[in-house]
Amino acid sequence: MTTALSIRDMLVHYDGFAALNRVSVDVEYGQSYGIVGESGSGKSTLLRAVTGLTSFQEGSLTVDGRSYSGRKRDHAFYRTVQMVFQDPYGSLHPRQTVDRLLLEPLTIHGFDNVDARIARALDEVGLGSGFRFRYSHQLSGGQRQRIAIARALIVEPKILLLDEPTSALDASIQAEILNLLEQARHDRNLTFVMVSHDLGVISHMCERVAVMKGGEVVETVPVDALENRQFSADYTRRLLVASEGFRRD
Ligand SMILES: Nc1ncnc2c1ncn2[C@@H]1O[C@H](COP(=O)(O)OP(=O)(O)OP(=O)(O)O)[C@@H](O)[C@H]1O
Repeated sequence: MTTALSIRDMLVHYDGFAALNRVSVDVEYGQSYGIVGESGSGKSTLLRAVTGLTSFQEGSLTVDGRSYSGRKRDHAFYRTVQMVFQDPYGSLHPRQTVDRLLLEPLTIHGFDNVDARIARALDEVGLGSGFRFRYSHQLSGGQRQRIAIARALIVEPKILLLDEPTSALDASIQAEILNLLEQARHDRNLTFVMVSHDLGVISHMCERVAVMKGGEVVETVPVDALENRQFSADYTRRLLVASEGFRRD
């Protein structure tokens, strides 16, 4: 078994509108897989349908050898798959301490040695135990995103779904968070599925990329193909040109 995540012909309808129209994606264990596409192309819907935040009506989903449908996900799913969202302000309860935020997933999944695990998780994301009893509303955006990453990693998942994990952050902080994610992937042999509108981020972080448009995957290419212009869809070329037009360097 080499496929960590397999999505086959996934269909997501919102009131008759196909946000995902028979999308298929295969992600190998240890791979870092990018999903790019213009706004509204269905990138977030794809991640949300995998985690059960959105229901899919047709098609199949296999994660770490188990099949899932609709919105129902079991404990084993969340031990295997964790998600980091774009907005660290929305994804962490502001009136909970960091300690509480990190303890919760450990309790849900029945981990022991919680104190040591929390200390280690804070170290791993570069914050240290001085942050343990702060409230999340006392943290900067970058610090919050570090906590969100610690909260995802603390249950030792195999797969991390990352939905624009740095796009709400300042450019200097973005690079730090991307480096942190890259280090965690390396140390833990994680599988990443990363959504970003920023082709620069995807080129830096991913090995393979699916290009989405209008709820469909237009093409899937190795990330080098973007740099070497070895892709076939005209849409991919336009996406690349639009993305380069934004770069100042
Ligand atoms: N809950 C919902 N109800 C109805 N339509 C929705 C819902 N969520 C998303 N959509 C629609 O589905 C389409 C895909 O949205 P999605 O958020 O997946 O796009 P995206 O590629 O992630 O865009 P962005 O880069 O702007 O976040 C859009 O047309 C959006 O308006």
